[in-house]
Amino acid sequence: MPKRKSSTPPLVRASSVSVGYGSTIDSAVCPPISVDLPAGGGLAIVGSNGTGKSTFLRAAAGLLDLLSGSIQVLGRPVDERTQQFRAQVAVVLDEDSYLPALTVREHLLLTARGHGMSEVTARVNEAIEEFGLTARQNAAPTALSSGQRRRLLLAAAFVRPRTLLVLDEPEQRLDSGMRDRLAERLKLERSQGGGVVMATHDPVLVREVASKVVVLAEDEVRVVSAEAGAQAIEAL
Ligand SMILES: Nc1ncnc2c1ncn2[C@@H]1O[C@H](COP(=O)(O)OP(=O)(O)OP(=O)(O)O)[C@@H](O)[C@H]1O
Repeated sequence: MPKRKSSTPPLVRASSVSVGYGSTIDSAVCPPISVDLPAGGGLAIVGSNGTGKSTFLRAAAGLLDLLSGSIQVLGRPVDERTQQFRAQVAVVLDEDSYLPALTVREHLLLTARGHGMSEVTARVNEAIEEFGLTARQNAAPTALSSGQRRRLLLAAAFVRPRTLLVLDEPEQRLDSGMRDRLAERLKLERSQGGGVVMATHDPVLVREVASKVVVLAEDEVRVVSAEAGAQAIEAL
């Protein structure tokens, strides 16, 4: 009997995905999106303001129902209620989400422990250092600058387990030094086999981190190379 070919599913597979905020397909904010991302790949979603980048990411993170089509992560439909999905996918959206009563350090410890990580203190120390939060590690999030809060949310994604990072405009509010370090960190993530899906307006981040780019516009969706995607941002 011929051997059946075993095929590993892509890390992310979006098939004719329509997203929007109504209940019918007429409320889709952009044309349907189809794209695959292999393990260790970097997918950037780019386009003008309001073209649907964040909406697609919300759907990919399981926070918004699809109007049609499907999104799978490692061969399973996105479902953020499952423990497996939450363990695999670390999400940083374009909004501040923190517990005001916990300091920076406490947040990171809680996140790492909550996800069952070992050696949490060392891991948290490393993230605090990497994201330049050493001097503010005992401050409450409300006492941080907006860029420092962004650093905290990003650091929290790196102290927990993940196979896929979903990031909405991770460059936002970061100074240029931190943007460079973030690009390096995301490159490292990919080289270690982790996938990255990010919406961004930063052509440098696209060139450094993306292996593939979805360019969203009102009337068309294109899947292009990192260089073509970076140029698409520059042409907006
Ligand atoms: N909660 C919501 N309810 C209804 N419509 C929304 C909601 N959030 C966004 N929209 C609309 O959906 C469309 C896509 O918005 P989205 O936030 O996905 O754009 P974006 O590409 O991420 O934009 P930006 O570059 O400004 O971040 C926009 O027309 C926006 O006004």
